[in-house]
Amino acid sequence: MGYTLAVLGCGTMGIAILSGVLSSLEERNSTPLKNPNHHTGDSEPPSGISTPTGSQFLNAPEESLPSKFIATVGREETGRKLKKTFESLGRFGSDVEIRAGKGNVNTVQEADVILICSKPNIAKTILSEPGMTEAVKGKLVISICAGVTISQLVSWVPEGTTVVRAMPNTPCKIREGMTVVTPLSDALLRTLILNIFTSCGRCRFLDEKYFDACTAVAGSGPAFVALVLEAMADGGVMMGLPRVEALELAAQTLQGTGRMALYAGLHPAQLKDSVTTPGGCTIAGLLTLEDGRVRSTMARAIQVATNHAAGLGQDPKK
Ligand SMILES: NC(=O)C1=CN([C@@H]2O[C@H](COP(=O)(O)OP(=O)(O)OC[C@H]3O[C@@H](n4cnc5c(N)ncnc54)[C@H](OP(=O)(O)O)[C@@H]3O)[C@@H](O)[C@H]2O)C=CC1
Ligand SMILES: O=C(O)[C@@H]1CCC=N1
Repeated sequence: MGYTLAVLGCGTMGIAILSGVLSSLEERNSTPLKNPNHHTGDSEPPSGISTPTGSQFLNAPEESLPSKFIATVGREETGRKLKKTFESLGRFGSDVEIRAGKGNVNTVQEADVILICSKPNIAKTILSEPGMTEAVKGKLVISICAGVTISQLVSWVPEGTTVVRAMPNTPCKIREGMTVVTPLSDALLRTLILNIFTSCGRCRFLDEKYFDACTAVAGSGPAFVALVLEAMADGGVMMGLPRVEALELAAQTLQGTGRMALYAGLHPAQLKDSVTTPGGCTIAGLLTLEDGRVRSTMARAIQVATNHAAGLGQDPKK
């Protein structure tokens, strides 16, 4: 028996996470084998644990994912677009119920797990809607809102409600995401959360004190990497490569290098040195990058984004 997942504020990230979960369900439905893309970082679910056995999550199998999905948005027009988006995702996508306008409280009433994917400044508004306190009591709330702290979230929900923060990223959409979740002691809920986010890519637990840095590196990271990707392709185009091929070469090169770091366990310095023939073209290019202070610029961008993330969802008057 499954459970119901509510995605409140289902925009870019809500769609990305639901797409990952839905295509995982689609894959599991078509093959009995375990999903090979099912990464867990160092956070494998404890063996022998199935899923929560509390009143809300009866007898779900170990690999269980939600069986019912409800997504809310602000405007009717957004709702219509969202319906089309999910319909294009096949059988499971068509099962997502979309509610626009005033559907948050009803949705939470009907759900077991609530994923808050709204803009950071809307989270409090949603959790303060009339009737929300009663609807959310005792449930699991997962907020992906950058900068919104657990202590803020706890102050907006009634006692007995479990609150965690998660920081996913846009590649969740193709099940290559990276999600960091704040630790929680309940092993059954940990498993449930891992099941959701490992169906979208990698997932690991990290203390909240690291969340602003995680937001910068993994949450904002796709934008930073896309800038590098575009610049590499532009350079290729400048030197006569057709645009499509230049982009393919650059994207596959970034992916391949990332996978060597992840799966072959190679340090970036080893990866760099192994390409760099003495007197060759790579060192010539590298020195130009060093002259342009690309390394410190990227590191400073993470620093600035981290500091900025800390202020999101906070009262600007304070
Ligand atoms: N974008 C990213 O890469 C990442 C974002 N995040 C975090 O995820 C959150 C969402 O970001 P993102 O997906 O980019 O934002 P989007 O603007 O794409 O999505 C927000 C959604 O919330 C809806 N919404 C607005 N008001 C309400 C309401 N009162 N009730 C229900 N839904 C409402 C909007 O609908 P409508 O447009 O109709 O108002 C929209 O669909 C943010 O908190 C951000 O910090 C975290 C990691 C990565
Ligand atoms: O830019 C932002 O604030 C959000 C958080 C991480 C990615 N996008």
